[in-house]
Amino acid sequence: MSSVIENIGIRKILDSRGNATVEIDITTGNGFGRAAAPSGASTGAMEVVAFPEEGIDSVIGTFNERVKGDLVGVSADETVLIDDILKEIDGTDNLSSLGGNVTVAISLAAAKAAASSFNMPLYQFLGGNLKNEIPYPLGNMINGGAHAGKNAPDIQEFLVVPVGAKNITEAVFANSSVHKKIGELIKVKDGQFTGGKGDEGGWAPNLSNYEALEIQSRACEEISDETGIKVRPSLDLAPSELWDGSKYIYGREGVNRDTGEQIDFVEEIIDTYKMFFVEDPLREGDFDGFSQLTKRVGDGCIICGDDIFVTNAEILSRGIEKKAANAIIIKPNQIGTLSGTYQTVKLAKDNNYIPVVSHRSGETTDETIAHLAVAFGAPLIKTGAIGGERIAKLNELIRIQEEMPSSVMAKLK
Ligand SMILES: O=C(O)[C@@H](CO)OP(=O)(O)O
Ligand SMILES: [Mg+2]
Repeated sequence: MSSVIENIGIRKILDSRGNATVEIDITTGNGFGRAAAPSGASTGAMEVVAFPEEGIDSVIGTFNERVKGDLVGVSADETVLIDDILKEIDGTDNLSSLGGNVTVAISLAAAKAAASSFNMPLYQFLGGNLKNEIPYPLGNMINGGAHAGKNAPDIQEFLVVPVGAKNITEAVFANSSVHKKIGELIKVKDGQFTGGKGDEGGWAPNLSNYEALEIQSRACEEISDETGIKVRPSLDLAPSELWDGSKYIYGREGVNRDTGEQIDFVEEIIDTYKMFFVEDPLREGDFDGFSQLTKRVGDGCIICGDDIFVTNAEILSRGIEKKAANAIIIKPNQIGTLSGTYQTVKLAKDNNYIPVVSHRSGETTDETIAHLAVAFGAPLIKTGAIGGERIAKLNELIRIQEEMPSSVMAKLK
């Protein structure tokens, strides 16, 4: 059984926004792995750079001379070594020479090729034989902010979690029922609604933040009653996109909020709508604002950092010190390697931060993050509710559940 890399190929493919991204194929003596990189629209400033300035075609052009030769002959299961080689070839702190999307796709494709060489699913190769917890899906219901058009809410993501689901099949179907119900409720509210959707498959309606919150909350209640599966509302505010340097500009609402007002606003929403999970309540960099909010509401609500931590262990350790949050979004392409991603997950778990494995708004049908969430023991995965590039991950979780007879849903706090 050889896991030694024999060949590596790169190609330019489409992402769900119609933009270019890369896909990597790795062949070993005995296996094959393929992985594609996603892209964000509301990216954190401290993320690694997705593609070099010269563009995606340039790195594809130089891939053979810069990367291939150094990796052929290395064992695909040597994740840390492979990532070190990539970082050395790149030579920058933010992977701007090769591009974090290129390095992450190589890193993940190598792990998949290794798993395949040992004839194992990726979650088992990375997580071990005893892993049997399936994450709950955070499904995206309404898109606003940078993921939708002008009249959509300022808040970027209105999400739900089917906390009462007994298995992943119940969970993903509960989420899709809420998605349908929200579509109906939006049509009742706005006869002109054309059924448009945003980048992540959530509806993109002409609604204010509060109108969207009301509809989200009502749909959760109705579907919980109809199915007997408790579904709870959640949010990603992504407010770095609203911050003008001194205040948050809620353009749709015509309201500005300073940091104190933003904290009060989020606290009020959490209390009123019994939010289960709130991501990025404040802009990136505002560790103090995060800790104030977490102190006030962190016992009853998951306060999760995305743009503020960018899957970076060093930045997360600052957050841990400041008690900024109690959860962290894990996006492999924010840090550019699988080993870097794992380092951050480990630090999070060691410090009681919940790791939430996440898609990007620009995705492909790559299903790898479903395996990562299981392997890392992440209790939540954020990967949309409908749409081909989103269901690729959800349907993969259904398959993982099926092949793991002892599987249980992860423990939520
Ligand atoms: O903010 C986010 O959490 C993500 C994914 O939902 O969006 P993007 O990929 O645009 O950063
Ligand atoms: Mg986010």
